[in-house]
Amino acid sequence: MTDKSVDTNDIKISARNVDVYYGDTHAIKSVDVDILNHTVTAFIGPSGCGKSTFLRCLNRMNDTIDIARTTGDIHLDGSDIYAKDVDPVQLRARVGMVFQKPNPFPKSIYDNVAYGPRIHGLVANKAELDEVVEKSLKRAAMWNEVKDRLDQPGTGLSGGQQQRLCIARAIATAPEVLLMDEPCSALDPIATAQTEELIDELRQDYAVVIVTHSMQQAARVSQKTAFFHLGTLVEYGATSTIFTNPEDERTQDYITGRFG
Ligand SMILES: Nc1ncnc2c1ncn2[C@@H]1O[C@H](COP(=O)(O)OP(=O)(O)OP(=O)(O)O)[C@@H](O)[C@H]1O
Repeated sequence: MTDKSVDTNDIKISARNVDVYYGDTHAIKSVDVDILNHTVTAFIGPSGCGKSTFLRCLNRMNDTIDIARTTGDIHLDGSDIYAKDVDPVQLRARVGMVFQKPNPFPKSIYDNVAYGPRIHGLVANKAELDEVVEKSLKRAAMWNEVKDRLDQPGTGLSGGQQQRLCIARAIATAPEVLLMDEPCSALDPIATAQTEELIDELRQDYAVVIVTHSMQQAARVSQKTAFFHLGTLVEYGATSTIFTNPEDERTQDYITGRFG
């Protein structure tokens, strides 16, 4: 017998019946989705459809927006991330985030990467911290570029290097999931290609979720795609299916450029 159902051991994050409101604006409407481990999941859809809002639910970044209210269930490895005893700061170490605009701290390259392990008490001494910094920069494919100038400001790097530094900073807390909100939109084509290559490598270790406006990028980097429209999740499935044989007319219209 062929069982084509999802292997539930591979579900990293499971969201059910998720709604998000900003005051009276109903931004996310009853979304159900499973985010798989070792998979890049792309969130696509027209501007304002709720991609970033839903992404921010997955590590409770919406908690930082006063008027935002989230309802429904989101489980990480089977545990409710909105439970009363969950510390959102600890959660964000497990579910890291990389933003649209590279945002290194005004600190040295070393201190940018060391920041998370230091505040979360993940290392016992300087030697261990050095090791984490080196490993994270290697994982973000930029160790060779910066190993001789770790004490220089992160803000002095090129845009593409800054974004990889931000990825290294997110990786340094040993996350399980990486959320990326249009991580290449401020990058030139070469830095974009390097970042996409890195995203593909990162899925060996993490579940990666990427919001992108570029359908070409979604097709290149993701294995799963979720198409959002007006706050609803219209269609979710294998990227190849969504782009070649979608079920819903709205998905078809979007991927063929009829709106958005
Ligand atoms: N901080 C906020 N306060 C109030 N409303 C917000 C806020 N952030 C988003 N919204 C609203 O929620 C809806 C979804 O926005 P969101 O940014 O999640 O969409 P998006 O699909 O990521 O858009 P884009 O592709 O343009 O970035 C929109 O109507 C937007 O105006």
